[in-house]
Amino acid sequence: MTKEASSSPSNLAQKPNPYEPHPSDFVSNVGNFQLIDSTLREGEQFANAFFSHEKKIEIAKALDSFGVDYIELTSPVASEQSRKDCEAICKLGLKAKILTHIRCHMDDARVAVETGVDGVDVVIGTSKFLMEHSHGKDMNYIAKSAVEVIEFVKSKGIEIRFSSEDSFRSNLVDLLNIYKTVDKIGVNRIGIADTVGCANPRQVYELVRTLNNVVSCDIECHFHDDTGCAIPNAYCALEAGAKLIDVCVLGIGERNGIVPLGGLMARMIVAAPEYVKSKYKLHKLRDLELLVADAVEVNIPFNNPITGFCAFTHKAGIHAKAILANPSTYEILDPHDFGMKRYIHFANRLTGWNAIKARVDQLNLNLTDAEIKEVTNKIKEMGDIRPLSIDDVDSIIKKFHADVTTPKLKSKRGEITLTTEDDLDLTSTQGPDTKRSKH
Ligand SMILES: CC(=O)SCCNC(=O)CCNC(=O)[C@H](O)C(C)(C)COP(=O)(O)OP(=O)(O)OC[C@H]1O[C@@H](n2cnc3c(N)ncnc32)[C@H](O)[C@@H]1OP(=O)(O)O
Ligand SMILES: O=C(O)CCC(=O)C(=O)O
Ligand SMILES: [Zn+2]
Repeated sequence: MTKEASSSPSNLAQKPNPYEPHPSDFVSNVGNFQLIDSTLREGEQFANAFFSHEKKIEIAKALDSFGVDYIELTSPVASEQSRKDCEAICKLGLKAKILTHIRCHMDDARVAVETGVDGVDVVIGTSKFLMEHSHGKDMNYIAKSAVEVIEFVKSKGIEIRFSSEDSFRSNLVDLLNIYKTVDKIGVNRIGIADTVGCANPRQVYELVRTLNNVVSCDIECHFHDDTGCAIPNAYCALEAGAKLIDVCVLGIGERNGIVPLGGLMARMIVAAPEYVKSKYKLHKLRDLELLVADAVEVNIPFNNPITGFCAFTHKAGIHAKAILANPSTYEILDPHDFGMKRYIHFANRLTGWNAIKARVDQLNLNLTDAEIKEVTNKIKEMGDIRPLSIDDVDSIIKKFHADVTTPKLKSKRGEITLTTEDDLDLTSTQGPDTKRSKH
């Protein structure tokens, strides 16, 4: 085969894709997962969080209309108001199932089952750190109290999940024993929790694959983001056969939080587009994030997947040219799937004549390609001196146009939206949400 033939696009297209699903992926739940949103439990443990009763109701309704499968609420024993909030949310008649999260203790379980929840998430630490310094109980005690709590909750006809806290620093034999025990007595789910965010994707894959061979119930996973692995860990867990992932809006939670709902949606829409698009109301994501961001007094980070202000803004000339020809060249996510728009940032010295031509068209001006290249050079010269605004670029174009030609109206507009001042909160940059971080 000649070098030319082996590298031609048509030839490449016929080659098998090495990243395609592998036969060993039969356990994968990547295209069949569920979300447990814990914004109103783990999220309440975020340093800045205080949710009033009304705000909790508003957030619960918004989560439900986004389409999460479960909503997990703070333990009703945390405070009197927490119990009332839990009872009120249970009465809303939401489509999502309502869970509350308790310690592995009958005192907590007795209160939880009276709240009207659809399910109870029970947790107890199994690492030596937590067994020694948190609750002080050994594995025999844990197994005994787990069985008592599980059987009690089940007797009330309510879903029950048993989880080991700090699973990735727990002894594997201890984990297998306790999970086998609770599976045998009929828990709906077992949970594993990377409580301190120490796990990496390979460890997650191996633990979930192992557990999947040991229990018959569903596996839920909870990943903290201390070392930046929360989303990759969640994805690997699903590949290994976990069914449910705990998420919070914007990832808020204890310390720097857990798997963010939006970030996981970005990952999953690439892996299972039809499933994700048909199941979740993705265009509601931004409003949901704004609701929670406002409630906990933070702004959406600039680099947030999907909703970060520049998540769909293309700047360099090489990128802009290709995006104008076909957005898939530099976009793995389609902003329209999330009710968002894409932007071309053309007011800078990295721009190219193709982006400027698109702007010239948008301004209904008529210049030849040679003229557009000339005006592009003028824009770059100015961009070498200082940051440019859209007004700066438009003025350069309009002056150049006036100098070289009589304007002829041109009605055709490209499908791509070039940013205008109207689209922006700030003039110095381009994107849909340019609020500066308060923290
Ligand atoms: C990793 C996680 O995020 S787990 C979920 C964390 N969520 C919460 O903590 C909910 C909010 N918490 C609270 O409101 C309070 O901590 C309460 C009401 C649960 C308990 O309050 P207090 O009785 O005052 O105890 P305190 O918070 O100081 O200590 C925790 C107690 O729970 C016990 N405990 C901790 N984890 C567990 C567990 N999983 N199962 C059973 N008991 C546990 C500890 O031994 C300790 O009891 P002790 O000091 O009476 O021996
Ligand atoms: O209940 C669980 O599975 C997780 C509890 C928790 O928040 C954690 O361990 O970080
Ligand atoms: Zn947690």
